[in-house]
Amino acid sequence: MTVIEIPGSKSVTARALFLAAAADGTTTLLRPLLSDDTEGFAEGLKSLGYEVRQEPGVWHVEGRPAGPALDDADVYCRDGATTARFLPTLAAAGHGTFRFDASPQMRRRPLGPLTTALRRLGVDLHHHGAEGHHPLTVTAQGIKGGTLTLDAGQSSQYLTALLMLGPLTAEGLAITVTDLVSEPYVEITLAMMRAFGAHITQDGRTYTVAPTGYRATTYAIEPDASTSSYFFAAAALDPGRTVTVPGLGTGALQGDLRFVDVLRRMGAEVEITETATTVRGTGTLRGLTVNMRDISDTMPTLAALAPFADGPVRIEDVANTRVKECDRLDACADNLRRLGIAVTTGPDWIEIRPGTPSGTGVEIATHGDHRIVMSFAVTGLRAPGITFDDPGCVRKTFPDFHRVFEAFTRTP
Ligand SMILES: O=C(O)C1=C[C@@H](OP(=O)(O)O)[C@@H](O)[C@H](O)C1
Ligand SMILES: C=C(OP(=O)(O)O)C(=O)O
Repeated sequence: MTVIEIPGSKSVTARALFLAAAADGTTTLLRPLLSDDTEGFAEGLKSLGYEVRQEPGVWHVEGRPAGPALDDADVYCRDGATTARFLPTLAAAGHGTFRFDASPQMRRRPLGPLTTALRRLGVDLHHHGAEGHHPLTVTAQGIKGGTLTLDAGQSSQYLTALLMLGPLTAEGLAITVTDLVSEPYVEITLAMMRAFGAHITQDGRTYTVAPTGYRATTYAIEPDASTSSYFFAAAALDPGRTVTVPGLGTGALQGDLRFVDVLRRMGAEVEITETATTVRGTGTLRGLTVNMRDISDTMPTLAALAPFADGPVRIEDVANTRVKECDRLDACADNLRRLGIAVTTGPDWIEIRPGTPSGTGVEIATHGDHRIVMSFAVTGLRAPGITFDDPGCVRKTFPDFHRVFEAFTRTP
């Protein structure tokens, strides 16, 4: 049995940083994720004048309920969509002029429904290039609150950002969503907001957030469930191999842990206790049709495992994976074809036929997408010779991935 210590959740770390910065008092974050996205988030907070003290395994954040300490600042969001969508929203609750920019990859990714909603709340927000994209300037003078209708069918992060803004408004915020993807990420948001003292009620598709502000706390970050998927998939591929991830149990916040249910349907043995999740490969890997709308960060993991199933694997309802770090449906299809696997795609689906991938001389086109690298590393277990054009892009969420994955594959 292999026990893998997985680094902290990117999504939980990003939310914890936002909530801690907005809270009254000093928050202590235990086991935050050290990666480009989360360090970029912390650096963004510092650019806005927040105090974040980073010690190994513990970060301390001095909360500022009134908003950024500076009234004029430039913030660079790197590749992180949580940073690029959450920080302008946090700044909007303060007072001042805040300029935001992001990497070329993140500039291409949309945030229009969020910035439109912020404008409706009275925020003076200006896009400098394409409408609905970075770079942008927020000129903020506090937010009264009110009611909003939001289309979060492209990204749940729009809703998460506005929900987290709610307690910082003068009169509260009611948000009605007309569409929503990645819904379990909203559950993470609600649970964490409550842990920082917020009051939210939900009536169908309407979320009502009271203007309570946030209370500082001590918050332990759970391991990243999406990162765990590569190790769980590797276990499912290998008869008799057992992988246990401690810290992800029945109380875990992250919906991506449901990836193990997909592996169970395919034939792996899965056990989730209060404190850990274990996957054991059985030698059976069945093809299936699966809707991954809720857990689409694990779509590339399944696509990369799919050739080894005994029948076609069809993944549906994942249109928004086309607006992630790259167009993940096209990237998965292209790379699987490079390995000699038959694949078809549609606007929101991909279907992968069983086959024997040949890795010799094949370079995977990563498009700078960490999940393409980590997913195809799983395929590489059975297709030796695979190389990556940009293996280092794993720094976004798991800088040490290659060392840890290699050590893992060398253990029996
Ligand atoms: O809120 C979050 O932390 C995230 C939400 C999801 O994005 P979408 O809602 O855009 O699908 C997920 O893919 C991303 O990695 C992290
Ligand atoms: C889509 C992802 O990241 P984000 O949207 O937070 O940049 C991801 O980590 O797979």
